[in-house]
Amino acid sequence: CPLDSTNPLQSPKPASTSPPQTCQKSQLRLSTPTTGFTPWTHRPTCTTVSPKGDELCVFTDATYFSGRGLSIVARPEVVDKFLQEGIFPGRQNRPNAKEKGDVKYQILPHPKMGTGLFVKPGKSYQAGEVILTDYPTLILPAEGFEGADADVLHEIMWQGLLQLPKEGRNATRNLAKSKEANGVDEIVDLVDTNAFTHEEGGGIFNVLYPLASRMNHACVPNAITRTNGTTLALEVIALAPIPSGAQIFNSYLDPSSFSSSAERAHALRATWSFSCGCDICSGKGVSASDARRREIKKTRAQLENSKGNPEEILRWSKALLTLMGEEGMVIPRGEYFELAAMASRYLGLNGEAKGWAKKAKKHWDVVLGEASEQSKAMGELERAL
Ligand SMILES: C[S@@+](CC[C@H](N)C(=O)[O-])C[C@H]1O[C@@H](n2cnc3c(N)ncnc32)[C@H](O)[C@@H]1O
Repeated sequence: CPLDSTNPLQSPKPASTSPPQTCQKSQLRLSTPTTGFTPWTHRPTCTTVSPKGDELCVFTDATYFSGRGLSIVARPEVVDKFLQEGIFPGRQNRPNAKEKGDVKYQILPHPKMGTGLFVKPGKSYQAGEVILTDYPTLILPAEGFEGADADVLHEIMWQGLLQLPKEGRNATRNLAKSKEANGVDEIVDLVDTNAFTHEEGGGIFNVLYPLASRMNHACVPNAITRTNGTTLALEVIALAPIPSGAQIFNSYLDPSSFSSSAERAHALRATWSFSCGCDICSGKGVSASDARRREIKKTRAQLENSKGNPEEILRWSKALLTLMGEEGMVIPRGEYFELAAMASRYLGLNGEAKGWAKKAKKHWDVVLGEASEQSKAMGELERAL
């Protein structure tokens, strides 16, 4: 068989020498021969994963990122859409020596977190600065398939991983695993522990990025990630100034949900098998943070009940911005800067509105980038006032 899912170390035979009819267990089969596999370096291999006939195929480009390779496991129609819309990552090359020499981050071991991403001594980042850009090695389906056979799903995901050239395969397999002790299939563990979710071309994907996946979690993160919808490159961006030697963190949880310390502890343990040791999870700040988060939720409900009254909208938006500032939360603030700008403008408070619009623009510049619609709209509003 091309691949034994119970023996992940078994490399797949070249596709052309793996006739599917001789397989006892594997359901992998070659796609219909085409005149070429462009842009793929292997002929796509497909399998039916559910009784309804959902089909997944593996598309590999072994030349991607100067030979590190990329495999995409997806519905063939979704990948066709990628290609038609120019969404395929393309033949990215790795940074050259000069670009590499400029990097200000490093991967270091941490006594409680495995390894993590840190600012090099003597270097720092400003808010909005791109810390690094990473490219995927493996793109896997994140959607569920009704009645799917887990073994069949895992087998095609393994095919994608093992079809990568050695460098990409090792970089991916060396990523952290957090569920080994529970006997979870290694490919599932790699995804659960490291993947970034991305929606594109009508599909939802789990994407593995060998460098960005080294970032540890903080409930009050100092960095954010952004996926480029065309190249599928992932950028890590500083949310605030990050000083020399500091660790760079993103949040694994939705920062806009303002979950309590107990809810966060449960989610982090269930998916990533760790207990967060930060001040607002188990340190001296827990009770103050939990109280503030309850207040934030209450204030958001009051804002939702404002029924379009601009005075109420301004009042509750300002209250939320103060509470979020006290909590150290940057990411969810954008919409409240915007609401404060609109409401004060409506009330004829043009000077105040201009100040909020400026803050909103600065916020979106950092979080979504200067080219984002939100940043442009707030820039226009600021100029108009
Ligand atoms: C995406 S990986 C992050 C990189 C990982 N530390 C490594 O060595 O490659 C996620 C895993 O890192 C560890 N981790 C992340 N954030 C942590 C934190 N705040 N405290 C403790 N462990 C953490 C957990 O083991 C988690 O399952």
